[in-house]
Order: sequence, then structure tokens, then C-alpha cells
Amino acid sequence: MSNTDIYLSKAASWRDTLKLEVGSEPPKKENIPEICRSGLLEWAQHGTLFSEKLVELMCEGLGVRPGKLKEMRCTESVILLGHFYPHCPQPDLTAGLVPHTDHTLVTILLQDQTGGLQVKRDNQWVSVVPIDGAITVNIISNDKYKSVEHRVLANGSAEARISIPLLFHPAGVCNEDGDSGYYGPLVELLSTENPPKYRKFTLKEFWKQSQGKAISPNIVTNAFKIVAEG
Ligand SMILES: O=C(O)CCC(=O)C(=O)O
Ligand SMILES: [Fe+2]
Repeated sequence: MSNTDIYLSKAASWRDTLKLEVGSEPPKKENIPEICRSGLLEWAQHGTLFSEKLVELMCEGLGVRPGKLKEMRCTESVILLGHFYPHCPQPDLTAGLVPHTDHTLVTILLQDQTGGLQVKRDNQWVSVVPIDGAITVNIISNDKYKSVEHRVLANGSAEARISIPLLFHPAGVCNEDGDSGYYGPLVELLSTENPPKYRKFTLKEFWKQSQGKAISPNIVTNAFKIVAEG
């Protein structure tokens, strides 16, 4: 795969992306370039173990059983992206990756020391100094954990930048229509004071929201948001 939304966005992002599904069914070895094959598979393995711990802690933070999200198979579909941001001679004219929110349960990002990732805080872009892990969290927490808006600047430095996020998504059991059961805010988190902010959805509906659309913030979450009347 090249740049994920090259034919859908107004301007091409200065990036190439390799996409691999590394969840329950590991990818065919021949589909992974030999030069990075063992490194990517090793990262996927370690990253997955790390995500399991992280998701348990997220459950604790939400006040639900540590195994709750794993039992719901919320992290079973794992996508590894290998982003390559080459030197851009005019970085002010485009982006490396345009502003967006990840629609994953959790993303674990491995990045080199080049920098360029920014997150939006109080309406200002703040640079994330390269460290080994960065996470974004999604909607089944009824907004208790929010998926942060972020972007990557076009890479003005002489050396290319590399980042390898692992994206963890739900992989529900399929029913006879080939779709999952319903996902939505955890019932444990809802009350009269904290009503659902999102409607329920199946995984088919979930994936349909991002198909054929240019990358942008909250593209999936907005589709399921319950808009207050009045
Ligand atoms: O390259 C990065 O630092 C971020 C990548 C990213 O945001 C994504 O793949 O969703
Ligand atoms: Fe992202």
C-alpha cells in the first residue's frame, strides 16, 4: 500500500505506508519485505503483550473488570502500519499525515528520533518529543477516554522518518450475516447522570464509516454520536 488516502484527499501526504494485518491470523511471510520481516513480527508480538497490560489498566481506570475488554475481543484485530516519511523539500506545503483521530481501541506507536508528531491540546498543536510509546483510546468508554486529534508534519529533516504504529481493533464473533454483535458504550459506565453519548453499532457499520473517505478527525465517532435534542 502507498499513501492510505492518496486518491481521496485534496493534497498528497508526504509519506509511504506499508499495511499488515498481524492479528489472530499472522500475515503470510512472503507479504512482508524480507529486510524488515523479523523485526516487524517481533514488534507485533511484543506490542501485543504490552497492549494487553495497557488494556487491563484502562479497564481498571474505567472501574470495570480488568479482563472485560479482552473478553469482548476488543483488541483482537491488529493492524501494523510501517510509515516512511521521506525528506520533503517544501514541508510547509503539505503534511506527513493530516489531522485525524485513530478509531482504534488503542494505538501503540514506535517512532524513531526524528520527531514531527503533534497532538492537539486546548486548540493548539503540541509536538510530541520522540519517546517509545504513545496511545490513543476510543469510544466504547463513552468519552471517558478520548481519542486525541494528532497529525504528522511533512519531514523537513535530511533523514527519512520512520514510525510503526500497531492499531488494535475489536474482532467480534460473526453472526450468520457475517457481521458482529453490537458494540457501544459499556453499560457499566452508564447512568441517568451519564447517559450514552454514542449509539450501538456493529463492526460492519464501524468499518463502513472510514471507507472511501479522506482521513479527518472523528470520522467514525461522529457517525455514532447521539445528538442531544433541543
Ligand atoms: O507516524 C506517526 O507518528 C503517527 C502515525 C499515526 O498517527 C497513524 O498511523 O494513525
Ligand atoms: Fe494516528
